[in-house]
Amino acid sequence: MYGTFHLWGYTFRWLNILDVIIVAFLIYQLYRLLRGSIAFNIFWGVVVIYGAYFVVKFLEMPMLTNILQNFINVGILAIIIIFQPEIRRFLLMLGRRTPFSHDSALMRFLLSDKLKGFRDEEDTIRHITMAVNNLANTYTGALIILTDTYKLRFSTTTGVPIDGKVTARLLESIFKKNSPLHDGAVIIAANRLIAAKVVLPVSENPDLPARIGLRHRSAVGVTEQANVLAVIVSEERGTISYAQDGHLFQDVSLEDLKSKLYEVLVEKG
Ligand SMILES: Nc1ncnc2c1ncn2[C@@H]1O[C@H](COP(=O)(O)OP(=O)(O)OP(=O)(O)O)[C@@H](O)[C@H]1O
Repeated sequence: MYGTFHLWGYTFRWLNILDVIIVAFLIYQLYRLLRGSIAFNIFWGVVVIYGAYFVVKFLEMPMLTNILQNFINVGILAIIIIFQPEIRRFLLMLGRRTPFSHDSALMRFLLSDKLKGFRDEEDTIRHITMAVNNLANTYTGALIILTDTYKLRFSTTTGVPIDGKVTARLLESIFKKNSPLHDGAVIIAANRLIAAKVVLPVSENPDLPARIGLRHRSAVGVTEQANVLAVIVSEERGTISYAQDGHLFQDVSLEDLKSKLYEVLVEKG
């Protein structure tokens, strides 16, 4: 038959090979995503149950097959609930790799009229770096989230709407210790400071350094759930860090931060 080949007396279709490659790719992506998190142990638990199910089915042990089959049926629902943040990150990661994702070369080409002028982005970068430098020098804690969507879920449920031009003065006055808005995060989208005092989801990644507190953990947390950059100024140490894609980059220089902001706001703009 067309599209088939023979190996060790069996007939295979080329689509079977494709099937295996796609499944292997998805499992590898899942492994990369879960590596180092508590969910990784649960993932292994699920693999063991699936393995056991196929073994007892192969050995034709009806009762165990039945029990495991029922367990797996209910398990699918349990997995969706347990792995909800991971599934969200997984879909986000897959979405980013499609030709229509915002990061893709195709979309950058199609949106290339944006490259005509990045004056607003450059202004935003200048004001953010100026504010971050001053905040770090004065040991003033700050948390700034840069996103390209206004609909960041966390800003709509908590926080104080502002919708102002991003200026160093505004950022510094928000994070001043006696300001009523200094707690929580500021959200910047499309060169507008859209909200302050926003409460973010806190990361539960056990691999994060034990000494970091809630400011840094929530910066990582938001980047695990949304495609954003989180900039942190430590109140305790006066240092600058940023989080992206669930990873924390600590104690970066102002120059590093500036390049990262260019990468996120201009190059990927
Ligand atoms: N879920 C959250 N979302 C946004 N901001 C938060 C959240 N939890 C805490 N924060 C902010 O972090 C501050 C507390 O920071 P904490 O000292 O625990 O963290 P840290 O990472 O050690 O930071 P620092 O180095 O500045 O001390 C709070 O006052 C608040 O402004």
